[in-house]
Amino acid sequence: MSLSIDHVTKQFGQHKAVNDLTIQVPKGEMFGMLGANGAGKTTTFRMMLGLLEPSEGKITWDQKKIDYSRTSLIGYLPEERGLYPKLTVKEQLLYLGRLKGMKKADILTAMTEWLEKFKVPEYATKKIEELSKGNQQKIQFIAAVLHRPELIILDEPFSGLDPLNVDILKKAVMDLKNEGATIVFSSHRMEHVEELCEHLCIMHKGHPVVHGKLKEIKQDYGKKNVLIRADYSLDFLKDQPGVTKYDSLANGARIQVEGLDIAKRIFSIISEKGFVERFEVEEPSLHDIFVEKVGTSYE
Ligand SMILES: Nc1ncnc2c1ncn2[C@@H]1O[C@H](COP(=O)(O)OP(=O)(O)OP(=O)(O)O)[C@@H](O)[C@H]1O
Repeated sequence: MSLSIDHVTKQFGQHKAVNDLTIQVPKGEMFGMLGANGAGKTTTFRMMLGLLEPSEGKITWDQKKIDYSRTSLIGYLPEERGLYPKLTVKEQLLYLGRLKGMKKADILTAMTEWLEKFKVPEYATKKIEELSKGNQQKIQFIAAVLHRPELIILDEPFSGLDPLNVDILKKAVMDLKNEGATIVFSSHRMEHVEELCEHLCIMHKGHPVVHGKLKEIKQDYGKKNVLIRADYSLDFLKDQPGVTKYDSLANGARIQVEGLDIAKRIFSIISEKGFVERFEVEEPSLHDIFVEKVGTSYE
């Protein structure tokens, strides 16, 4: 079972906000949608939610058209947060929980659990307008997942949160995944996706420039980063064949090479020159991949 986006395009007038997007979100996995402002992430989410009709292509869950009347299926954290400022957290969650068909007692139990998890049990009786923006976001997140949906769509869940709250929310999202939920979230931050997701898609101007399993994307990319520490100048590495990037560091360098064979050759060259304190081959970061893909094919 999976969420499947099949050759989906969304056109607003002459502009294609989403352009031939095909992605698979396997059930029970966490999927990251990366992309700059205007890349088409929110438009994709709105189509997943049935709020917008695709101009072309189709979206299915478990190979069937999504049944939006089934309120237990989807939970959504919208990008534009929308809570009622005058309501207390409890009143707000009771209202939204009931819309999802939940019983009062179940809403209150879930609310208490979540507020404790977020280390803010005293918020139940506070008005939304009394909470900081970041704390309102936590309440909106609770509202999105209160009914334990199978598919959770989170638009920029980590934006505007301080590092401590980012960690609390990351843990909550991981817990939901471990309990079986399928989660799709968007972010501008590569490191959030690298940390949390097995599958991802990088959108650029409505089109997926990278899509698939994080591990495979990195393997297919081929290039490696190498961190070198040595007490002599490594500047000569700049001109070595197969070295695609060179950054000088305080007592060493970080280079990018075309593949592992080049890294091995570099190691033998520098170890002949003197003592190598550290030589570490690293996978390329998503950031490296994004910069190259978007830089070369789309600009
Ligand atoms: N209702 C609409 N009518 C016209 N254009 C739209 C509409 N909704 C979105 N767009 C355009 O589609 C493009 C994609 O927007 P979208 O909100 O999906 O991007 P995004 O990746 O979510 O960006 P952000 O990270 O800034 O939220 C943008 O150029 C936007 O201006």
